[in-house]
Amino acid sequence: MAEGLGARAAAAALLDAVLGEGRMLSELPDAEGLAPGDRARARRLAEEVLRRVEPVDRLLGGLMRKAPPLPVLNLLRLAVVEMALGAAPHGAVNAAVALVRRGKRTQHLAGLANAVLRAVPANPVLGVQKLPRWMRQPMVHQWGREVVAAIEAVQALTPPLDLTVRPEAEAPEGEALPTGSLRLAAPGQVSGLPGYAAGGWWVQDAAAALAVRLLAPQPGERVLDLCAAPGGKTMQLAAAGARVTALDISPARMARVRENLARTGLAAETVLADALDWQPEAPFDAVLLDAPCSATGTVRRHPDLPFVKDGSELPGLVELQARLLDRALTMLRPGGRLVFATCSLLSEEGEGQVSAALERHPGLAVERAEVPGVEPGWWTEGGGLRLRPDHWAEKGGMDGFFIARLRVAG
Ligand SMILES: C[S@@+](CC[C@H](N)C(=O)[O-])C[C@H]1O[C@@H](n2cnc3c(N)ncnc32)[C@H](O)[C@@H]1O
Repeated sequence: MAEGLGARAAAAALLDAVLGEGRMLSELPDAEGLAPGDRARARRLAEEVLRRVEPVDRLLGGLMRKAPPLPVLNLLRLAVVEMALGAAPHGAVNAAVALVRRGKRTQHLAGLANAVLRAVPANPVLGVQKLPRWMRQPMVHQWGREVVAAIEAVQALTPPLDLTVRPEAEAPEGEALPTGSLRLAAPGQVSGLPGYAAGGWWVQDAAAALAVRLLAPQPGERVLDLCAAPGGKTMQLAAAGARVTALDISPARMARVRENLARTGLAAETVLADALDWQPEAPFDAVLLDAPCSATGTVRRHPDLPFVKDGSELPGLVELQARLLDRALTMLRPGGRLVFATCSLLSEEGEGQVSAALERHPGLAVERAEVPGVEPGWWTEGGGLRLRPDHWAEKGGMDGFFIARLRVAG
């Protein structure tokens, strides 16, 4: 196959599955027969297109009378995005036209693809893609249009890679963030980075890393990580010297917790169970509840999400979060603390959950604590941490999260 065609064909197939069948990239297998580098490139290319579908379609719409079938449209989108990211136009155009010509059902459109792509300016400037209405409207209500536009601007960019690094561990060169994470702008293959095999660091967004920093685990404390997989926060807790029980309902995801613990040489007891049924033998000093949620805070890393989800799961998730929170409180010793976290930008999965829990549980209190590097403006009036993608926008932003530390009566 000609240079780069394999990765591009695989990227277009991923786009067909996300945009045509509503499947998440994480559930899709890699194309067979591709070298690992090409597989990674295919995913990267598909993600770059998903960050820009709306502005690319606006540009292409001005060059065609009607949209071609999805497989052709996705190859056109791919070529435009490659050009916008600085690829040589002839390479991107020739590859797209060759792939259109290769498909039995699309070959008759090769001439059209060629004509349209040659009309695209060499370095097309693409605008910013808006979030879907179900995410956007509540965010506009909460923070206003300017903030939402700033969030969308960050989500249009390729996110940097953040690592949590253990003290003294071998790690790649990067920017030390004020909260302690290490940020890499253009990391390449993660398993090829210095120190990967030694296991002194793991990939974890800077915002995600703050949940455990707010919990502030102490050596020897018994801590329950109630929704643990794939284990980023379990590893932070274990690295701090806590005695950790990591629980999750998903066998496949729990296997990843075990793999992560094995690579990093960290220890935690793992429990495969439904948190709503499980009974601990003894109460814990602290519980971390990183609850399942809409994941609306992770769009910059999962740009497929706005195309696959429609918000219909939200009421069920909000109800599950409240039940998990109530259950988690029963697993604490008197005076124990619970950190509630969701990677959501929707207040009903964050601020709203905590205020409802305070009403249901007299004696429960929100506790603010000193967390190095956290800016004063990130704390809410209610005492939680509201983290948004536009925070540290100049450094590449961060995932959206809500995190609050709660204390039960002693
Ligand atoms: C946001 S993810 C957790 C991420 C994890 N804390 C980390 O930092 O790597 C939510 C997890 O909750 C788990 N989960 C969902 N419902 C659950 C339940 N009823 N009991 C236990 N785990 C559950 C999911 O399998 C998923 O792994």
